[in-house]
Amino acid sequence: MSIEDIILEEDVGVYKTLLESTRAIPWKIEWATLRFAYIGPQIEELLGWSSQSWATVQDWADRMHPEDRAWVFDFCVSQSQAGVDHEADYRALTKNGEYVWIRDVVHVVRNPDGSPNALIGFMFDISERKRTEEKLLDMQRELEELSFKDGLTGVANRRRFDMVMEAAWRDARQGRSTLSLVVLDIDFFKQYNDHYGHLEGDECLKRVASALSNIVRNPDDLLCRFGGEEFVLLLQDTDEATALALAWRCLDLVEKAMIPHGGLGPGKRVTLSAGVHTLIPKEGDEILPAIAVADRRLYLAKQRGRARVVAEGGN
Ligand SMILES: Nc1nc2c(ncn2[C@@H]2O[C@H](COP(=O)(O)OP(=O)(O)OP(=O)(O)O)[C@@H](O)[C@H]2O)c(=O)[nH]1
Repeated sequence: MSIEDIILEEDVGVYKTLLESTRAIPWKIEWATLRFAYIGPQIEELLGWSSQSWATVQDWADRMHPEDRAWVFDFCVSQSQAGVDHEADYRALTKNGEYVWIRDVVHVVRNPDGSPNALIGFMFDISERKRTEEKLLDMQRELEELSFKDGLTGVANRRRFDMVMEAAWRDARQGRSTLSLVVLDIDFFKQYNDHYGHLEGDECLKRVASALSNIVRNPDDLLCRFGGEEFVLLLQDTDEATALALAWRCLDLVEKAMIPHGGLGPGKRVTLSAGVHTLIPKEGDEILPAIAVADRRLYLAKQRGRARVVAEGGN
């Protein structure tokens, strides 16, 4: 017994009722004329256009978001010509001018010679799914951003520094351009914590980071919290004289923030010390030793009395 024997003439009405009571919207297009032979009446509830108003594939294309129209149309036509079942997600225009995300699932009915005879399919309203997907993407972007930020101060963290530094290092080596590193460290921060407590210490770190944020000149500059009470300023395409001036400006910005340091006595303020290293990376040079050079200069600045900058030659 074949399927045709089972589906009796009177069952057609039953199938029609079933098709028209699903949330998915059934449709059929004759390939020879590119006209709709049928579209479920549910389309009116979803988009506002009556089923009678869907005459040709042009109506379908016209009621698509302009950004989706060309690729969806070309994709569906080429897949149909090749006799391949396919699906496409696009924004369909509603009668009141809004857009609804649709997933159109298309089956190609073929002639015995393989050429397309008709297209039949279902349109699904996937707006809710798209909204969820967009929310997830937003959350993913937010998480990614957070993973590159220092949780306390909001400036870039070590992870971000490592990533940007590697790219900057490569660019500087290839382009033979100068790269400067400024390592900055809060003076007598242990006394600060001892005097005010760790929580106030955290507040101080935030204020220092906020003052330092004003130093960034362009997207190629990166200020990061390197760890503890140490910050690093990465300056691409920047010579030593400029880096030295910027390092002094960092110290100045923090002094101007006037953060009291009671641990050092009345009227004392939080200060920074800095070490600067400028170089053009050569083949075989490595990043960590370059940071260590800046670190050694920072140590010299501390030894010489703090609240100062040391660059090459000990100046
Ligand atoms: N509140 C707070 N303190 C921190 C944090 N990270 C590191 N520290 C403190 O920073 C202090 C650093 O102390 P030291 O390395 O001795 O340096 P210092 O007291 O600043 O002295 P100099 O650098 O020589 O001027 C330590 O007491 C750490 O506990 C943090 O996230 N929050």
